[in-house]
Amino acid sequence: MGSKRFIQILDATLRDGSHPLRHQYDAGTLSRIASYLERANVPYLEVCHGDGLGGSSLHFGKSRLTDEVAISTVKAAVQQVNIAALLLPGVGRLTDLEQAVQMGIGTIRIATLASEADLAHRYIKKAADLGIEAFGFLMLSSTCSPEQLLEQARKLEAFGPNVIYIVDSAGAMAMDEVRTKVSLLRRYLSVRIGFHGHNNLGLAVGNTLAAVEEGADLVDGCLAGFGAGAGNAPTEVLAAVLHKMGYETGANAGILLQAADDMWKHVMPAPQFIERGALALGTLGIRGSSLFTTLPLLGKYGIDVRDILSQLVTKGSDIRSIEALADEYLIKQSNGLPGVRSRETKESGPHFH
Ligand SMILES: C[C@H](O)CC(=O)C(=O)O
Repeated sequence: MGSKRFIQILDATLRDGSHPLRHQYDAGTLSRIASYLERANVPYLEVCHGDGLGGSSLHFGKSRLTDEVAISTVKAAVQQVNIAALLLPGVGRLTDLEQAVQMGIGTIRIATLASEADLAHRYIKKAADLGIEAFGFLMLSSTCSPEQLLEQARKLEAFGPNVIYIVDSAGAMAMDEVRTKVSLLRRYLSVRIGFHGHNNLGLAVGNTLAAVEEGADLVDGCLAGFGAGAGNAPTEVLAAVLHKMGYETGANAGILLQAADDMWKHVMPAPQFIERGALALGTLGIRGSSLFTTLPLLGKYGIDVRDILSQLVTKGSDIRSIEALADEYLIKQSNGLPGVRSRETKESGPHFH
């Protein structure tokens, strides 16, 4: 390995990559992709509903397999790779975390809005009680100034996570912003810094490399880039480019490439690209998973949301609140339907989609 800096890759295909497939992975796919990742020597893989543990619902989209089945299927297929899951406080509960640990996860990523890091506290504490790693995952980091993000990350660091992630949920950050935010956190925090990028502006790989150059040493990818919005940084590309730039990852880019081919040839209906809805979300700073849940549902009611979004992009409007409006609308539609957990019945915490 010599003096090369070591960067770890976390592959989130079996979680974030489930968004474009509307959470319909079958057991065969989970086992096969997990085995590829193990053979490629990726240190972490993440598996659960795209919106985290407990996300399977009418609101976020029902998954084909429960989180418990998905995690135990992956657990049976691998030996070395560390299995992670995501949990959004209020969507997933402490009992979901306990069950996931029983099924075999060794790492939980606690995902809060970047401005609400304090919500992670009891979940990080619970993870410590259960003897597993906990990462803080600051979603929509693009909505905070660098100083606000640092303030939130400092609060989060006090809870004792193993890693703090800057998460570009909306794929809305450009490289300068990534550099400023990662370097600020690197300068003032002792904890490891991670980066999770989305590709709505075509910058997921570039932003990840910028994050690495500023001190991040755990970075996320999804095979063939499949993920929410326009997708994520492709894991196989990240490995190849990091190696070319002189970093060591321990991962085998050739096996990752085979796995990526499998994904787009046999799992996904079509390769993912930056279509106008995703570009609009990136430009406006709106979370990408909306593309696969809320926005199409609004479309069902005759509203061409992508068209509205792209018109707003053309006009240069900033409508960050459209996600909240869409959410209100859907809550009204779904209240009273069996199987739908309304905002009021959830544990305290923010509402995500
Ligand atoms: C629930 C989201 O899909 C989590 C994520 O990957 C992000 O915010 O980005």
